Amino acid sequence: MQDTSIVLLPAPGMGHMISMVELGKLILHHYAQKFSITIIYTTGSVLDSPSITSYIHRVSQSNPSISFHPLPSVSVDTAPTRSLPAKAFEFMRLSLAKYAPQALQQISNSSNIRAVIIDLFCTTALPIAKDLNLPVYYFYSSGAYALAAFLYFPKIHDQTNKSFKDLTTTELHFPGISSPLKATHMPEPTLDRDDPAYWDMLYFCSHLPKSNGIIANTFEDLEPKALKAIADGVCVPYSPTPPVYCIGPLIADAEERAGEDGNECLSWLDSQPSRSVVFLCFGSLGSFSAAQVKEIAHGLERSGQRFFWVLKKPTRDQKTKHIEKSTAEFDLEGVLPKGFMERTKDRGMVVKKWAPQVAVLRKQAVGGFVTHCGWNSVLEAVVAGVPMVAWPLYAEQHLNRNILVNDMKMAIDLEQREDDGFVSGDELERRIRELMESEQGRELRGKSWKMREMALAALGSASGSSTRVLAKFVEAL
Ligand SMILES: O=c1ccn([C@@H]2O[C@H](COP(=O)(O)OP(=O)(O)O[C@H]3O[C@H](CO)[C@@H](O)[C@H](O)[C@H]3O)[C@@H](O)[C@H]2O)c(=O)[nH]1
Repeated sequence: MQDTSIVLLPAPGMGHMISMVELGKLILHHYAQKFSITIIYTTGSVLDSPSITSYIHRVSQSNPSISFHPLPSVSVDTAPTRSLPAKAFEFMRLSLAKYAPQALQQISNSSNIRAVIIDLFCTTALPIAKDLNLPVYYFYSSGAYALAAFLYFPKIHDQTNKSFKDLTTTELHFPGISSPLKATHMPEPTLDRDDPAYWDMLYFCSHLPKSNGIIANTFEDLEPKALKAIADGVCVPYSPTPPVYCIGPLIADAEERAGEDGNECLSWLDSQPSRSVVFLCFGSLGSFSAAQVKEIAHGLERSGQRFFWVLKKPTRDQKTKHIEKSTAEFDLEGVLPKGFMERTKDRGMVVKKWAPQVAVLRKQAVGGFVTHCGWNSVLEAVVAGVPMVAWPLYAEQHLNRNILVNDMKMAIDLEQREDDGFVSGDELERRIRELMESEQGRELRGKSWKMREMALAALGSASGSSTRVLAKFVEAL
């Protein structure tokens, strides 16, 4: 008898791969008797991470029902002036157009493919899979609010012929989202119409409704307004809305992730009083200029609070929002203000590059989280019941900030300089004190704790909303 499989297609980059693997594991956790999982992935992208091979090896070892199918690399002859997203999107288009048809064909020779689940950035594969009569679903790795905004993006596109970067402080309104978003806070690939990446994003977003459904890493109680707007059909301007399946929160398995080594910081946290430490971490790429690093240090020092700070190598230029994919070594003392480490050694810890964030957030000692509002970080804080200070840097993080602060009321806002997002040490100090010491901080903590209970309930055996929705999805297959 032929095996029945679900094919997953993540975009390049560790984060995308990890989210897809977690989705595959979730399906297998409940339906291992029904399906096997095959993950098709591109190789040779600028976004590939060197640690992906060892990660895949570990996943294959511990999950024999998940198999990996790499596509051969393609060479992309893009103009040097193209933006990084434009290059990455061009690469995916060529790679998937050339190799996805034969990969799907090959898998279907030995297996009955029930569905192909693709990342938003792999939209090229949607018509390919449809041509083979395979149902196609999207896996959207951010939240329902961001999904509502992306579904609505083609409508906003039609309302103006200007680039968002030129609309400066114009506010964009999205159905289901109570606070508007400044045009310049839209995700980078959509800022400039002269950038081919803008048109790629428009193509991706206008194809979302052409799928058989969208799986989202969220849960019903977390984002009810956005989910209602999507279900009411007001976010999709020109066609019916496909079903949205909220199966989250999916939290990555820390042990399978590459490069995790944080025993020292976990023991340090164990020795700190309950809810006394503020944790600062800015995702897989978020790094700051040398000047911003010094301001953060001043703010932490003056706040008088205990802290645990994950610091990446400062960016070469002074733009605070700069993202550098750097794993290079650097001297911690050299980038911090003189004597900072010595003066704060009894109440602070700074580590370079990486810490086991999921485990850190779950430590009793952690009482607050200064975050770049990446969606995985948000969900990890929600599941740990930790309130946040929102410091968005790039991608859809400004949108996540608006929602965290205004709708979910689980985070405190931080004032950023208009042109480059710079945050002064005084401002950081004030917000950290608010989070850790004030009545408002206590209220946020209470709200976060309630949301944690709802998150755990959503994942509960048969009756949890996300478990039920997953069953509905499997039924639809
Ligand atoms: O020192 C670190 C830094 C990060 N992480 C983990 O890395 C992941 C980071 O994910 P996320 O918070 O989503 O941030 P990004 O890596 O920046 O994620 C990209 O993808 C997300 C999901 O689509 C988007 O929401 C973000 O805006 C986008 O930047 C999380 O699981 C963290 O636990 C660690 O464990 N230790």
